[in-house]
Amino acid sequence: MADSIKERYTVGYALAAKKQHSFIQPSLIEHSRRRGIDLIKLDPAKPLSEQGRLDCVIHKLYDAVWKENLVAFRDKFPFVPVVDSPEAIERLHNRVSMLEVITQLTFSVSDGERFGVPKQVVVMDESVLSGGGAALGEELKFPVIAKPLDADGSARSHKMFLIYDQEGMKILKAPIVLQEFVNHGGVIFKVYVVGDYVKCVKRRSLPDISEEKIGTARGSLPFSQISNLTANCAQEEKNREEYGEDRSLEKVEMPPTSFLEELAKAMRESMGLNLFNFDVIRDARDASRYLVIDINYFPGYAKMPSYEPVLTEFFWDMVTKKKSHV
Ligand SMILES: O=P(O)(O)O[C@@H]1[C@@H](OP(=O)(O)O)[C@H](OP(=O)(O)O)[C@H](O)[C@H](OP(=O)(O)O)[C@H]1OP(=O)(O)O
Ligand SMILES: Nc1ncnc2c1ncn2[C@@H]1O[C@H](COP(=O)(O)OP(=O)(O)O)[C@@H](O)[C@H]1O
Ligand SMILES: [Mg+2]
Ligand SMILES: [Mg+2]
Repeated sequence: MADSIKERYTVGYALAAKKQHSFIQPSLIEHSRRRGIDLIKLDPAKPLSEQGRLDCVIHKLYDAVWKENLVAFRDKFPFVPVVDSPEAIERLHNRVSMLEVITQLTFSVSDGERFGVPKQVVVMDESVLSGGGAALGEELKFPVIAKPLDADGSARSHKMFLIYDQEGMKILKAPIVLQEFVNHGGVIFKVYVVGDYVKCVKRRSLPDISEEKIGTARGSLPFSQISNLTANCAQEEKNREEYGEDRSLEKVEMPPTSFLEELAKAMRESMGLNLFNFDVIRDARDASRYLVIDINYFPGYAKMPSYEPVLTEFFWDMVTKKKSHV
C-alpha cells in the first residue's frame, strides 16, 4: 500500500543528544513510518508553532527556554497531546515527592500483595551528617542508602552510597535522602510503562547484606547505576565468578502481572504521566511485600523488549486521539 494515499501524522521529539541516539533508532523510525507516523526532530530554541504541523510532542528536556516554548505551544494548540506535561514530570525530580506518589495511592491490591516504600528521611543540614546530631530518625536503622535529593538526570544525581554507620555519613553532602537498605535477593524489577502498556524486566541489584556483615562493616561504599552496569552479559559472568554461585536471573520469580498492572495504572493516573518506569524490590523477609524505590521519567525504552511496536502503538493512540493522554 502506498504511503502517500493514507493520512500521515507527525510526532515531534525534543531530546538530549544521548537520549536521541539511544531512543530514536532507525528501527523505531521505520516501524512508525510504516504505521503512517513520521518522527521529526524539534529545535527546542525555536517556537514549536513554526516547526510544521505536529500531531504530538514527546520530550525529555528541562531547561527554562524549552519549558516556555512548550507552554506557549500548549496554550496555542491545546488539542495537540504534549507527552508529558512538564508540571507532572517535575514531581519525579525530587526523591521525596517521587515516592510520595506511592504512599498517597489509595487503591488496595486484589491478590494479597502489599506495596509501599522503604523508610526514609531527608537531611538538609550538613551538621547532621558530620555527626552533630541524631541523623537517623527513631525508626531508621543502618545500613542505609544515601541518595541525592535531586533526581534531575545528572550523573551526580545517580551517585549513591551504602552507609553502614554514623562515621560513613561524613562523606555525604546535604541535601540527601537516607533510605533504609532492604534485603531483596539482589534483584530489582524494572516496570516500564507506556500509556496503558506495562512490561516488567529483571535486573541485577546490590546483594543482600548478612547480619554478620551489618555487625562488622564500617563506613561507606559508593556506587552508581548498578542495574545498568550489570545489564550486560560479560558483567553477569564476572559476577558469577566473583560470588562463586549461580546468580542468574532466570530462576527469579516475577511479581504477579496483575499486581504490577494495577499498580502501574494507579501510578499513571495519580501522576498524570504516560512515559515512565519504576524500580521495585521484593522484601527478602516477606515475599508478598513489594517496595518501590525509584520512578524515572522517559527511561531507556530501547532496552525494553519489542520497544518499536509498543512505542509506535502508543504514538498512534496519541495522534489519532484513540485514547486521551492522561
Ligand atoms: O540511558 P539509559 O537507557 O540507561 O536510561 C536511563 C534509565 O535507565 P533504565 O531504563 O531505567 O535502565 C535510568 O533509570 P535508573 O534511574 O537507572 O533506574 C534513568 O531513567 C535515566 O534517566 P535520568 O538520568 O534519571 O534522567 C535514563 O537515562 P536517559 O537515557 O534518559 O539519559
Ligand atoms: N532501599 C533500598 N534497598 C536496597 N537496595 C536499594 C534501595 N534503594 C536503591 N537500591 C539499589 O540502588 C540502585 C539505585 O537506586 P535508585 O533509587 O534506583 O537510583 P537511580 O535513580 O540512580 O536508579 C537500585 O537499582 C537498587 O539496586
Ligand atoms: Mg533506579
Ligand atoms: Mg532513577
